Amino acid sequence: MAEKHPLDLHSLTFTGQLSGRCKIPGDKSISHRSVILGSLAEGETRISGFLRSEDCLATLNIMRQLGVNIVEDGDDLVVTGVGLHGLQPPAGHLDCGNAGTAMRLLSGLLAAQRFSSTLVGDESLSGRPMGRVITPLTQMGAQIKSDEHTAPLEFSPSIQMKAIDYHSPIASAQVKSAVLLAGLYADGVTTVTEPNKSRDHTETMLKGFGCNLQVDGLKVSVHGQPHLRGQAIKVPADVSSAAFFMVLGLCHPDADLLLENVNINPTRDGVIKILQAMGGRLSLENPRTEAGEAVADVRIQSSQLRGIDIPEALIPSAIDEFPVLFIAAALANGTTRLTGAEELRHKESDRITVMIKGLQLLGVDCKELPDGAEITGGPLHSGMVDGHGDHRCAMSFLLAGALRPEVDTVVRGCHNIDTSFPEFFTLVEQLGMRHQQPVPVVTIDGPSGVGKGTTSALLAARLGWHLLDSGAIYRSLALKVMNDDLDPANEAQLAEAAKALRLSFQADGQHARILLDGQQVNDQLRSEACGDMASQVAPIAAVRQALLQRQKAFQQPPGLVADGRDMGTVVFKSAPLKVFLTANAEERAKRRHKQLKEKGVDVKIRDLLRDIEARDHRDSTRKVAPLVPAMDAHVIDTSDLSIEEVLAQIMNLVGQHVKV
Ligand SMILES: O=C(O)C1=C[C@@H](OP(=O)(O)O)[C@@H](O)[C@H](O)C1
Ligand SMILES: C=C(OP(=O)(O)O)C(=O)O
Repeated sequence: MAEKHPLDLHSLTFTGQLSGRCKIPGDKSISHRSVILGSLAEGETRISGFLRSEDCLATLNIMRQLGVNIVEDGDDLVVTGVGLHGLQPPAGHLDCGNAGTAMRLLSGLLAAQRFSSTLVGDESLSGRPMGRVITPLTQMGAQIKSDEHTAPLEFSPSIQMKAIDYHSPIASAQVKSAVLLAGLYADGVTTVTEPNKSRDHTETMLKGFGCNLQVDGLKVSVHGQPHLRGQAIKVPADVSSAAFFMVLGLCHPDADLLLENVNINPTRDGVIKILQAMGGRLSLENPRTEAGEAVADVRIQSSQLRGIDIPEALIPSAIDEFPVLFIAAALANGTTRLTGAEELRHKESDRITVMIKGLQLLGVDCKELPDGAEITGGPLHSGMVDGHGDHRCAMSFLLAGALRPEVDTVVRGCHNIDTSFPEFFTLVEQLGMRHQQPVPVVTIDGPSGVGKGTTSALLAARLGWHLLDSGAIYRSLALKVMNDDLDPANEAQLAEAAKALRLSFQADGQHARILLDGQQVNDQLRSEACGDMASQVAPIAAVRQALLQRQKAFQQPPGLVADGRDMGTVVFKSAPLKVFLTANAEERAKRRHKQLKEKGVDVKIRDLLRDIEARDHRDSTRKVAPLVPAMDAHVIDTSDLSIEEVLAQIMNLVGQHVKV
């Protein structure tokens, strides 16, 4: 599968009321299974409501590569089954993309075929543990080659699968399903017992296809060599996708939402129980059974959620919903505690680390536990969080941003949302949310004399991006104050002047021509007097506020390099890359001395050093926007580096964080 762009910045904002009915797309787990079992059946299987997400399409394509005819008929899929022994050797590798379910379920199937095959996946999937299926399948006689129990997985032709009685150390529907699928090819009865009940869609569907299968509590037994008969399958709405809208509705101040036809299978309804225990007004209307699966319409009304200790028994039935439950916890009153959920570290990302890091960045009081997390609800801060290419983490952070319109939340790493929920952005827009893809910003902050200005100008030129020299904006105001003889102590007058400032920047090679009231003022802005005045007017809160929107307006495609002192901490809090340059005061005094000497100005280094130290103290201790690195800034000490060396380090960071 082609590598997708990992930056992929998105944000959602929402201020309106939330009401109406919402059609959530089909269940991912049931969709995977419907094409696999339909392929192994005799006759035709018609699937309605199949989830056309990248994960399920990967499974569908693999079944086609194995010789199965699958066609679209309107919204339905029609699978012409080839029978248990009718699959054909594939021409090339079989690509599962990001889908753990595809890889683990198909391992059970391919381990039992009389031809060889290889399953591959994307970077995330290639790091996920496959030993959990390799172990039982090997006991059944499969020969699987892999490097450290991770993908690619190479299957040798099978001679004959042996029925086994397998006690799985983890509650995993993927493991259980892999063994049951391989068990279809064994002579005799294959049994899987799990420590806790995981989702049971494979069992339900196998029975529907006419397989002889018994469930006895945590034990499932399948009789090998069945004749599966093609079925009509109606895929209900995915409760895992519905979970995002449950949390959205509950945490929204004015919501009454109906999610239609949601799968509420008792092995999947943990999220509903947990949210109800947190005080969520969430009710099930019109409960019914369709194609062996329990479904209902789920009504969600605004609620004040409270923190709880999540019962460990509910973990398997809510395993994919913890990213969004973490958001619910961050918006609830009090503390939520989750333990016994180490499995979350083995999903598309380490979901404990990714979610807790992101929440911490948004200012939430929370911490990781080895097997869970502790989260105390409270206000959110602005920031850019990383979904790390995990669809569920990315969607969860986006909704947190939508629920807190007063802060600016940008989420990167959203490129895998289509693996489970391609309609996500369309649906949230239908509900009235504003979806934006913000222009990337690199902020370069630091005190004077660290090489900020030159570095930023060179970086903007190299990237072909816009440049904001925010210092020049403050200096221009200072110049205006001096030219028009304004009173630097009259804050209201200064704020008015800041708002009315007639300032423009014109590109001129690597630099910009700065025009104030139509006159080029670059040289005047660099004078010591102007610098001193700038440092007097810049700390005034009303001035900073008046200039804020003006600076934000520089964020234009294809990107912006913003040079200043509070670019990463105040103006562009959600920038994907924040750099803070430092250098020791002696070095900065030396650099300034050299600059002034070149201009024919004779000053003593000692005096410059004293001024620099005084200014550093003033800047870093002032109440409004003090000069400090943002929490997520990359600090580079430029004392012993040339401009080229600094630029090389920043370009490297751009490569990692912005233009990957
Ligand atoms: O069987 C399935 O369809 C799934 C089982 C779960 O994984 P585990 O079996 O690893 O718990 C779940 O996380 C995954 O999204 C889908
Ligand atoms: C874990 C998930 O899927 P998979 O294991 O199929 O990649 C998921 O969708 O949350």
